[in-house]
Amino acid sequence: MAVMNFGGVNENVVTREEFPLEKAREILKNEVIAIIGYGVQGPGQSMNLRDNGFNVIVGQRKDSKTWDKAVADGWVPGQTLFEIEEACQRATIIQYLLSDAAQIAVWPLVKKHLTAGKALYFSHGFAITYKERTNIIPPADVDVILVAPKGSGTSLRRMFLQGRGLNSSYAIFQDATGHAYERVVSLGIGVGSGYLFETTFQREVYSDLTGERGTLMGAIQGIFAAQYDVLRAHGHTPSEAFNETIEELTQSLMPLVAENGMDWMYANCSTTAQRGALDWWKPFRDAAKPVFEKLYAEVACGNEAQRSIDSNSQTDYRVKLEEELAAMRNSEMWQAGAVVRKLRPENN
Ligand SMILES: NC(=O)c1ccc[n+]([C@@H]2O[C@H](COP(=O)([O-])OP(=O)(O)OC[C@H]3O[C@@H](n4cnc5c(N)ncnc54)[C@H](O)[C@@H]3O)[C@@H](O)[C@H]2O)c1
Ligand SMILES: CC(C)(O)[C@@H](O)C(=O)O
Ligand SMILES: [Mg+2]
Ligand SMILES: [Mg+2]
Repeated sequence: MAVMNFGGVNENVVTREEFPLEKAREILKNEVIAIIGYGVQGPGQSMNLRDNGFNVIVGQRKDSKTWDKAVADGWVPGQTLFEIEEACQRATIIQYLLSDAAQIAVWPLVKKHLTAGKALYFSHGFAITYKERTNIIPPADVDVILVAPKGSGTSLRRMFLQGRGLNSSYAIFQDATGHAYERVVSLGIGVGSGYLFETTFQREVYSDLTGERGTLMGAIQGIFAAQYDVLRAHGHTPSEAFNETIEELTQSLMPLVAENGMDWMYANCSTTAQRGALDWWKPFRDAAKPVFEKLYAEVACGNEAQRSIDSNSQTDYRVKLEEELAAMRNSEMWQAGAVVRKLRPENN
């Protein structure tokens, strides 16, 4: 493990140079890794592990769309693809990648097969941190570890295929075998992480829930909608409002931020833009900060977790989520976006 200075604060990180894939393969050579669930993270993590040469099986409900997807992805029923219970029984490491709400429902079955020395792996601190709400309390004689890719499972797989890597955090909640560290880091490297940074289950879930409700997903849609609505209310056309709110950001400016930071993006815009943006980012920060404080408090007290458990435990939760996504997709802003995307020369 290396100690690296992040803007003046030292943190523990694990890099591929320091912990190469061959070392991870050697450490896990006698393990059977069962990926339970084949939704978004399941495919990315399982296929990356398989392509990296680990011994992987998948556990998924039969007669489901995702079982068929697993078959299409090359998992073979009876050899590398099993019902959830059989996969848990065969595994020495159980990667619990059902949705957070489904983990609660299926837990009694998984727990039955968590015999001494096995490892229970999560990609979220949710189940353990909110254990009073999830009732997921692992036996004391298993390792309980976490690798949380910081992005979608779709990106995890795509970046792996491009020879890149998505960063992940890792944590150990319980080290029963004395091998939890080498197990968790080997799995993190195996699933295709670019590098791994250290966290705890609680810090992972608090930051993750804040991030996705905040700048990564919730806040960004909110701020897009606010600016788009103001431009439209003042007579700007949909294409102008969409381009000035979103298309330019994703196509032109965010790649510059990703490449070399915010000041680099600013420096590649006009001095007129720089003057205004340097003045206006602070009022936006001040307006948003109380909302972020409220959000963090809701996460830390467990209200956000409970809301997610309650709604995503309903039998029709997928239909309801899809209805809300469709309303977003059908809004004028994103309908304008669909046309703008089609007009990108590379899409013609
Ligand atoms: N989606 C992501 O990219 C992402 C990123 C980082 C971490 N995570 C975490 O990874 C874990 C898995 O998330 P996901 O988004 O891949 O999950 P998901 O919502 O895609 O669901 C995964 C699987 O759960 C199965 N499932 C749902 N309800 C079930 C039930 N009652 N019984 C049996 N199976 C059921 C589905 O068939 C699916 O195969 C979660 O802890 C999540 O917070 C997800
Ligand atoms: C991909 C995200 C948003 O980072 C993840 O946290 C999730 O819950 O899907
Ligand atoms: Mg999340
Ligand atoms: Mg996340």
